[in-house]
Amino acid sequence: MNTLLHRYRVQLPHTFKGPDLIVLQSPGPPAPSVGKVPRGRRDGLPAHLSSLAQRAYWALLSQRRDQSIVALGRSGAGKTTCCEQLLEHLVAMAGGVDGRVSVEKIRATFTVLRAFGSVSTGHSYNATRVAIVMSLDFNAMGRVAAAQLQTMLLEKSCVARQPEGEGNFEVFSQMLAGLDLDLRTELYLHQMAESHSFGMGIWPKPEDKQKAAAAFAQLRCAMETLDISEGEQRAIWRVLAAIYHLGAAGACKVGRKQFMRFEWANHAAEALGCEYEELNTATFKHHLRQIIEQVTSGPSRRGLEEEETSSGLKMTGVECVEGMASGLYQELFAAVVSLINRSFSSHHLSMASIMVVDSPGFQNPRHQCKDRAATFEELCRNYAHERLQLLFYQRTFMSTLERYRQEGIPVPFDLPEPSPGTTVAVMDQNPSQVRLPAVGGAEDARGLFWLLDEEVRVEGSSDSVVLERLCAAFEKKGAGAEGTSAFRSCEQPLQFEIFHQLGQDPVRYDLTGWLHRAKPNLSALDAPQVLQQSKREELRSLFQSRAKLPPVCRAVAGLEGTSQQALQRSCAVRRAFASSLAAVKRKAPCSQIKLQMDALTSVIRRSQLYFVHCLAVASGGRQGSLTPLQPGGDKPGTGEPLPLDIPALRVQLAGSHILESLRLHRTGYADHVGLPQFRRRFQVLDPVLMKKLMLASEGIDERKAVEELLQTLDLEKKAVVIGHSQVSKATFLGHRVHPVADPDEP
Ligand SMILES: Nc1ncnc2c1ncn2[C@@H]1O[C@H](COP(=O)(O)OP(=O)(O)OP(=O)(O)O)[C@@H](O)[C@H]1O
Repeated sequence: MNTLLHRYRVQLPHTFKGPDLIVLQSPGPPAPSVGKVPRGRRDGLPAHLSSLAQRAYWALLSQRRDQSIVALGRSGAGKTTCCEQLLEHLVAMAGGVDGRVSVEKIRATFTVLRAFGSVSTGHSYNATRVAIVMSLDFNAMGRVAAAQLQTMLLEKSCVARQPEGEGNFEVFSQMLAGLDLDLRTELYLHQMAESHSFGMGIWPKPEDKQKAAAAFAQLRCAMETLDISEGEQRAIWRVLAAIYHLGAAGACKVGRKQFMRFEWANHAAEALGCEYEELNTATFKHHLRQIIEQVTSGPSRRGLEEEETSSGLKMTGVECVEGMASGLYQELFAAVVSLINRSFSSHHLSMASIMVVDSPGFQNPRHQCKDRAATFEELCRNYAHERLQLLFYQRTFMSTLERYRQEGIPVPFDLPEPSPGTTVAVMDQNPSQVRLPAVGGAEDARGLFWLLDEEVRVEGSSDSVVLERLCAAFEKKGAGAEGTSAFRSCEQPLQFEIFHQLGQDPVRYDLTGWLHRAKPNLSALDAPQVLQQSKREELRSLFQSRAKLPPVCRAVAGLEGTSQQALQRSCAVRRAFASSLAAVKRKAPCSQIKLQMDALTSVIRRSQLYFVHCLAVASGGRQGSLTPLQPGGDKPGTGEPLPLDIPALRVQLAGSHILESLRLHRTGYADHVGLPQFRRRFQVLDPVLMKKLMLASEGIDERKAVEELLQTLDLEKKAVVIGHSQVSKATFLGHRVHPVADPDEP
């Protein structure tokens, strides 16, 4: 197994030219190369990633078509690192126009993203809590003219509530540790609160605080690299400070909904540039705003508002404060993304883009040997991962086999079973676009997200009703029952299991309180207004641009940009949200998770896709641990190799159809080119045929011409097959007819 893994790491990119790539996380930090340096490692980038980046780049130049690289894998497997390395390599390789996009700026972007979009957990110092699409736009000369960052699925709830063993977004501890004295005084941060409901400002060890302060200095440098001015940075610290003060203010748990510590709430209002009363109303008194809106709006809107009011009134004071804090953070995150995009934008024309996608990794408490059930947030992350796996399945198997069928090319390969679609359906199946027959026979099988959004509007409904409906729709009853099932209820009350990763990695979830979580939080919805109407000019100018965006797209950041490529991507996002306007209008938070994933996939769907499967190879321990592992994967200080977790590797390989995709790649014909293009490109090798074709008075029979050409070229029959409209070639024998100059070719 060891040899096999080694082979995969180094040799795959050279021998295997399929659309996908396996990256194994080495048990130590990215290891320095040992012995012979494979091509692509001169700049420190692993050879397989360098090869992938070059392939995508050459395909973009030769086909003038968008390319996308999607990283898949468990949390902590190295996806973000891999995406950053790919982007840096692409920019270094192609070069930028006018310095709008540079390697330093890409690095700075990831420093900012790690601070604002990741949290520290038991297994990683930088567990991603947001999905990103980073696009590089190339001009006709193949240089990077501009870049754009789009983000979705920000887990804004992390601001106020963190599961046991997880921290808040890194930026809070960095700012609280590293802010200079003047700013600290100006923002009322010179004295820390004695108790804090969001768990901010706590460093277990003194050295943790020092590290956070050093990280803050790095963050400020990164912001400068991205042309974020001093004034804009101050505005950002203001909002973060306001969120801190809200956590210190807390809310009364009994009686009237109000802040518990008035003076901290006052500090929050001061930092945000609004009156205390304004903040109090936006946080707790939504009904006042709604009454005004109802009076001024027409009757059609009134019904909707009444529905919102009824659910909003049921919110507790604590939920109101949490909602305001997370709403502010979402807006702040979007503002930071716009500032990054401003730094990358340019007026140069671009021809096509390479998009790199990173999303929170697949997570199962069992991976960390924990016996707890997984949370709603973990379900959302796993859902996002399954959706990308489904995209991989559709592109790798379904589209390829369909192409062979249409072309009449015989390939002995059956569609692998099961499909990740079975698991995805348990979460997002919408009865209006039913894909799977309901296992229990129910006609209108709704996935979990839709059920939660539906039941939250039913008076007196509960979590158990949601579970019952889910069981009725998706649970396979009895051993001989028909239908596929990716779901089962557990013996423990309100718990169920979803068979993720093609059934290889089942995750047990605890549904307790999920219905409550599905309620739209009206305080969060009011947060943008507080920022846009601030008395402070620097805050208003930072957040005013978001006011122009349609509210349906609030959860997605990075929709600005005026270049054609940027507009196309933003249109794809808007279209995805428009496809289910009803859910968006009802402010249904759970179905919006699905819509955000729809938006992400629609941005990349039309491009040529490459998937990077990152595999976590060692079990236990914290990845990126500050006690570094030895190069080559040794146990720190012992010299012994770190044990590979073979069962975990098997699960990851079997759960992602990697081996099947290799098999299809080898049995099938991975490269193909249209008959006319093939004839035009290679007819020069057969002068007799070329002369005949030039003299032909009538239309050319392309198929006949290609058959003649192939006979002259004397290609081995097995290597090349003529379909109805294409010549397809098997990769392993196909070098001789490769139509595109390939950087990997010797
Ligand atoms: N090839 C590698 N070999 C060894 N360590 C690595 C490798 N790639 C990444 N790491 C380390 O593993 C840690 C986790 O990496 P990273 O944040 O990229 O994982 P991830 O898959 O994006 O996780 P998540 O999905 O939770 O965000 C980092 O500290 C990184 O330095």
